[in-house]
Parts: sequence; C-alpha cells; structure tokens
Amino acid sequence: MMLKLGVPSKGRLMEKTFDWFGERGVVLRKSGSDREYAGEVTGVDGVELVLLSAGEIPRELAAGRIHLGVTGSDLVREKLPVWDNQVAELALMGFGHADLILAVPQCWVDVDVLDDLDAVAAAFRRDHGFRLRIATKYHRLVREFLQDAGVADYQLVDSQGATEGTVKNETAEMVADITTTGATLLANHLKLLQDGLIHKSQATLFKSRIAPWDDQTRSALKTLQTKLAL
Ligand SMILES: Nc1ncnc2c1ncn2[C@@H]1O[C@H](COP(=O)(O)OP(=O)(O)OP(=O)(O)O)[C@@H](O)[C@H]1O
Ligand SMILES: O=P(O)(O)OC[C@H]1O[C@H](OP(=O)(O)OP(=O)(O)O)[C@H](O)[C@@H]1O
Repeated sequence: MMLKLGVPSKGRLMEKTFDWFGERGVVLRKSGSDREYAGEVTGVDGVELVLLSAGEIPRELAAGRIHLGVTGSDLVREKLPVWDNQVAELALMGFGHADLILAVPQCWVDVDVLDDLDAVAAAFRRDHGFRLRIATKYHRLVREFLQDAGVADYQLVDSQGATEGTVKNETAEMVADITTTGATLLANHLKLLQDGLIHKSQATLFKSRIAPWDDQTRSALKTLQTKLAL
C-alpha cells in the first residue's frame, strides 16, 4: 500500500507546504492543469499525494483515509474531540501562524481580561434577557477555553467567515477568531482580551494513529522521516 500524504489543495498553505518539503528534497507538485486536484511526489518512493481542503484534513486523518496530513493545528484541535488519540504531531512547520483569540468592542472600556468579561456577561443577561453572543467557527475550542476560565453566561453563534463584522451587524456582542496581523480586528473596532489567547496555531505535519500502517507504509514513513530530519 502507498503512504497517502494529505496536503492543502490551494492558497498559501499549499505553496508553503510544497516549499517546506522541497527544501528537504521531497518534491510535491500538482499534476495536470492548475484546477485539477491531482498531485505527484518525487524524491521518495511509496508516497502518494492527496490534495484536500485544509479543513477536511483532520477528518481524513481521523478516519485513517490518509496516513500523514498537513494542516493548521487549530483545525485539528477544533475538529477532533480527542485529537492526540487520533493523530500525532510529527513537525511544527513554522508557517501558517495564526492566533485564535477572544475580542470585544473597543468601547467596552471596563473589559480587558476574562474576569471582567464574566461580570459583564452576567449583567448582560440580566439587562437583555438573553446571553451575550460570541460569534465563531471554533465552537469546541472556545467552549473548552471559557469553561476552564469559569465564564458561563454566553452563547455561541456560528460564523463561518467575516466574523469580525458580526458585532457591527449586531448579530453578536463579541468574537472568537484567528488573527495574524491584527488589522481586521482594528478595522472593526475590536480589541483583544489580554488573557484571551485560546490557541497559537501553525501549519503542522500530523501522522494518523488510525490509518492502516503496513510494512510498506511504515518503511516509506521511515525514509520520509530521515529525509525530513524528523
Ligand atoms: N490570516 C489567515 N487567515 C485565515 N487562515 C489562516 C491565516 N493564517 C493562517 N491560517 C490558517 O490556515 C488554515 C485555514 O486554511 P483555509 O482557509 O485554506 O482552510 P479551509 O477551511 O479548508 O478553507 P476552504 O474551505 O476555503 O478550502 C487554518 O489552520 C488557519 O489557522
Ligand atoms: O489579523 P489579520 O491579519 O487581519 O487576519 C485575520 C483575518 O483573516 C482571516 O479571514 P480570511 O480573510 O481568511 O476570511 P474569512 O473571514 O472568510 O475566514 C481571519 O478569519 C480574520 O478575519
């Protein structure tokens, strides 16, 4: 059996993943036309390239349909309930950095840390008759973080994109989203909670603990690990 390596199929994550492997002597490339999601690997035998959406790679690893996969550590933690039972981290790849954070409107001058938020959330519920709304696509990570922080009076509203806009649009009071430069938060008059860093994400090479590892795939992994100096 071939070792299946899942890699993001487009954008910066794909390009930087190709660069990262290329610098280590493993050449990944898209075959066929630009729009065709087929790929090839040279520089190591027994490895097949599978081009997938970054968001689907955690599920494919957990289902054992790919042996290795590159995606953001945030997506693996969000999408897999007990992620470290299902996958193992082989390498932090040093790109795709993004911080998953909690942010509130800049005009909330009394709210700078989670303790302040707890007080405001309780008051909000009393005053409005519903719980303060946090827009996010990272439901699991936000719930776990706020539970550990002892904040309970809130509700999550799902936002799959343009999350920072939900406050202006009055569909949420605050957001939990990823930020890199902070420009989007600033442009939408939001500020970070000082202790509101939920996860520091970066592109990571994961190994599936579920995939069917046979002699051939184990041997391909060994060769790959030597080449990649893991
Ligand atoms: N500035 C950024 N904006 C969005 N994602 C970023 C950024 N920087 C790093 N990332 C990371 O990229 C990954 C998301 O990539 P991408 O949006 O391609 O995934 P996807 O959900 O599969 O997208 P799509 O559904 O459009 O294919 C996450 O791990 C995220 O942390
Ligand atoms: O801190 P910054 O450098 O401003 O980057 C952060 C923004 O980038 C991402 O959005 P993206 O443009 O990928 O679109 P999305 O909101 O549809 O996910 C993310 O969701 C933030 O909105």
